[in-house]
Amino acid sequence: MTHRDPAGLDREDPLGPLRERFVGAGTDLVYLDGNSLGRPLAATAARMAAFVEQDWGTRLIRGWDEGWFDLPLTLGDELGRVVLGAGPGQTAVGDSTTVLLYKMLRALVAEARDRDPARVEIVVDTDNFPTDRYVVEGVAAETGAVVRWLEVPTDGGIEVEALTGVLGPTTAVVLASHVAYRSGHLLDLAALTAAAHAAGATVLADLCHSAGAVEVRLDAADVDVAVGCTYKYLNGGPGSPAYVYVARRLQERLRQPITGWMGHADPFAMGPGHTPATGMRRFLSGTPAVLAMQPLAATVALLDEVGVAAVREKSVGLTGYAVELADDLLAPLGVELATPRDPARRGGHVTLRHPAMREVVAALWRRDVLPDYRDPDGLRVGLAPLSTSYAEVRAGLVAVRDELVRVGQAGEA
Ligand SMILES: Cc1ncc(COP(=O)(O)O)c(C=O)c1O
Ligand SMILES: Nc1c(O)cccc1C(=O)C[C@H](N)C(=O)O
Repeated sequence: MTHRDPAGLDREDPLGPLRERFVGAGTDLVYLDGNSLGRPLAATAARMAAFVEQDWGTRLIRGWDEGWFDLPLTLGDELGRVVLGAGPGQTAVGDSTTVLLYKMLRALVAEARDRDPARVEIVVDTDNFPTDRYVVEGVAAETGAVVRWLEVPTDGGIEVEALTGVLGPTTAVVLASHVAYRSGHLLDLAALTAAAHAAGATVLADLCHSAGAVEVRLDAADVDVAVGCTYKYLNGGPGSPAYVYVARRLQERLRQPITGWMGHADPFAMGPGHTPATGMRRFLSGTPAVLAMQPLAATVALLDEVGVAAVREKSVGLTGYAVELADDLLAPLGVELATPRDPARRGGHVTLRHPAMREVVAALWRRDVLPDYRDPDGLRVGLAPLSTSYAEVRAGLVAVRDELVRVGQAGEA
């Protein structure tokens, strides 16, 4: 089957005009790495300048009382409402994903042990993102918890049936990524949570590769705790702060280990001893990164305008088109799809396997075509629904084909 014309798809795309709102989207550069670092919104540049000139420049220290102090919680609520399917008072912005994974894993391990000292196992899959696996190992070493590895293939993800086999009376916490960073496999978060709860365990979900590309319904899925970054589909910029969701029913039971003054019930009393604040504030630690939250605020406002359902629809359209192009242009060259074909089971990126992909990606970067490479042999096509066009996807995959042919010819010569 030959692939569809991207011009028609772009014309019919209701989100197509949004592309113009991103810095640099008008150039010929082909950007297929929005699942690693999203493009900046032009509105972000204006917002940052206005923040420096007005908020910071004129309000100075008064800014803390005029909104900055509460920004992790107010922006968290907006992010929760617009992107995460979370009711108010359950989301906070701050720290990095790694730090939040550490804080929340420590809190959940302690909570499980408080309920039942036999619950000592942290379940995590062998193909979870490195920082997740490393934090699990670190927390286990610190607390005496035991790591229970769930084997998953590099071109797959967690299947809830397989998970059920490792859950039991000793399980404390299950850590799982909603969308697998390598394969793009989309987890059924509600089913995973139901299985974990049935076994008496809690769930810590990593939303880095899902928020802003797929619909996340944390309240409806009954998730306990979730964390995620904001520099991918949420266009927060390099190193932008992460976020944490804690289901209201659990908040007062959880104690996180970085007991800084910003999580205190009354930080400016500056008194002796740490009394945790009530609600989400107790999960904060130090001074919030107010400046670095501005780009995220701009994207959340845009997502509120368009709605995450439309974003997911475009994401399915883009990933479906990437699969169609791969079948047409790349399968004849031996490329295999590592991402599920069923759109209901895949997130916002598509991974294509071939032994030459490392070399192909290096060559593509030299010609301003930017996907990324992940071992063992995967080229990841990251498709940002707000800023990627169908024409860009086609240009990218045509370039992949050309480089594969060139590498093949060089190999024969
Ligand atoms: C699933 C997942 N978790 C965590 C991270 C990284 O966390 P941090 O922002 O703390 O480096 C990433 C990407 O870098 C990721 O893909
Ligand atoms: N956070 C990153 C960074 O600081 C440098 C390079 C890449 C990243 C990424 O986000 C990688 C990404 N999470 C991945 O899925 O591979």
